[in-house]
Order: sequence, then C-alpha cells, then structure tokens
Amino acid sequence: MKLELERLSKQFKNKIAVEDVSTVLTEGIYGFLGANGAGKTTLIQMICGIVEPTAGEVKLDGKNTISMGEDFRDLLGYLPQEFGYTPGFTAKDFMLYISSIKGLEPRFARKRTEELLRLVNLEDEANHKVRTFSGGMKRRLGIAQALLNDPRILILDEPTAGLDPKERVYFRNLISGMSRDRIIIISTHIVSDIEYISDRILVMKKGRFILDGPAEELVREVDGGGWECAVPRKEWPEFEQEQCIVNAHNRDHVVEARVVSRKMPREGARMVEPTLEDLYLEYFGDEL
Ligand SMILES: Nc1ncnc2c1ncn2[C@@H]1O[C@H](COP(=O)(O)OP(=O)(O)OP(=O)(O)O)[C@@H](O)[C@H]1O
Repeated sequence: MKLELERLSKQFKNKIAVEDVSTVLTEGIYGFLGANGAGKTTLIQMICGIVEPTAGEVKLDGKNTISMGEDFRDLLGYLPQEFGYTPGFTAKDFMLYISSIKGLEPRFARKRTEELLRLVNLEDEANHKVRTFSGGMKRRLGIAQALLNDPRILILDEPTAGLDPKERVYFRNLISGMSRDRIIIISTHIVSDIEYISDRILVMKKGRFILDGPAEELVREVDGGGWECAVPRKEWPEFEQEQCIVNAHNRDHVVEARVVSRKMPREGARMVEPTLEDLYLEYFGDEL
C-alpha cells in the first residue's frame, strides 16, 4: 500500500495553512509533530478528504483518493481532534451508531464493538452514558470507533489530548502492538507520544515538513548538542533569557538546567546526548 501526498497546499483566505507538502507513506507508524497551528489538522483533513486541497492531490496506490470515494473511505479510520460524542448514548450505543454510519453489518458491529471496548479498556463502562466519561475515557472511545472497520489507514489527530500519563503509556502500547499492515498517522505536539513508536517522524512548521526521518536520525540534526549545568539562582533570569532551556529544576541555591546550544552555555556545563525533545525545542522554542 502506498499513500502519496503530492504537492498538497491549502489556503484559507490570506492564510496558507499547508504549503506544497509531498511525501510517500507505506505500511508503518508516522508521527506528524508540530506546534499548534503548524498545519497538522488541515493536512490530515486533506488526507481524509474532509478539506479540499487548494492544490495537489492524495493518491492511494496511484489512484486519486477523491475519485476512489467510498472505496477509500472504507479503508480509513479517523479520530478527529474534536469529536462530537452524543452524550446521551452509552459507549456501546455510540459504537453501534458509528458502525451503522460506516455501513457495518449489525452482527459484525456488535462483535467488533465488544472486542474494541475491551481493547481500549472500556468493557466495564460499555453500558455507561458517554456524558459520565472523563476526557481520557472519551478519547479511548474515539480511538475504538476509529478502529471499527479494521482500517488499513488509521489517522489519529492529537489522540492523547486529555489522557493522563498512565493512559498515554497504554495508548502507545496499543498503537505499537497493532498489526504492521496498516498506515498509521498520529498527529501531536507531544514528542514522547511518538518518539519510540514511530517508524518515521515528520516535523511540520508553518505548513511545511521541515524534517523527516526516524527519531534516531532526526536527533542527529540537533544543532550543537544537549548540555546540563547548574546555574546560581541570581544568574538564572539572564541565563534563561539567553539560552534554549529544555528543563529546569530548582535546587537550594542553583537551578539545574538542560540546555540545547551550539557552544558550551557556561563554564562547567556537561555535554549530554541530545534527545528528540531537544530538537523540538530548538525548532519550536520561540513559539511556546
Ligand atoms: N477554516 C479555517 N479558516 C481559516 N484559517 C484556518 C482554518 N483552519 C485552520 N486555519 C489556520 O491554518 C493554520 C493551521 O491550522 P491547523 O489547525 O491545521 O494546525 P495544527 O498544527 O493542527 O494546530 P492545532 O493542533 O492547534 O490544531 C492555523 O494558522 C489556523 O489558524
């Protein structure tokens, strides 16, 4: 399976949300990483056929996905960033409702609903109303509905929004354990959501992919390196202004900081292995 994004652009009035984006995706897990407003949602909506590109096209195995119509939608599972749950429905009713929209046969839909609610750890809440669910539970239900038709292409827009740390780990294991015959796209601004499970990370900034590769390769792009140093508290305000700080930990008289810098940020700083988080901050630190 080959999903090709060919010179995709989207312009909203004066705003170019996505600009001339091209890439080829085959079976595997892809992390679309970027700050808020980078264009991830618009790009995903073009891939799903919800937003019409201003220019360019999406092709699956050489066929334009818009002309494929239903045949493409049957292969697609999508979790939007904002999901319109019907709060009066139970989790099970909701899954059956989405199944009917997707045209699944009722007996198959009931079986699949049971399996998926178990998979996302909501089997005990199957008959509880969605309005009683926490943000994390709703997100898990959203992931379950995206899987109803056993999609070959699964697209999850900010799937971990509202999940607590334990649920995030559960989500990562869930995705990485999925069969390898799908294309899975995860959009996020949280590096740890995709760092270890993605085969490729595509970093998006101002509507374009600015970096593309496996996490270990991207880390080599960190300009300079990661550093750790202890900064006396009274020097901290100035230091913080001048440096790209990844982490800061207040101790008694010093602040222990992790910094990304081309040169040694201060006397006594120790060079450490750069991480993907360092790279992200180097590229997006000015937008936080
Ligand atoms: N319907 C629209 N009309 C006008 N501008 C839009 C529209 N949708 C998105 N934009 C703009 O396009 C840019 C990209 O937005 P998009 O939602 O795709 O980014 P994102 O990376 O998904 O960010 P977020 O995670 O905050 O949704 C933003 O500047 C946004 O304001």
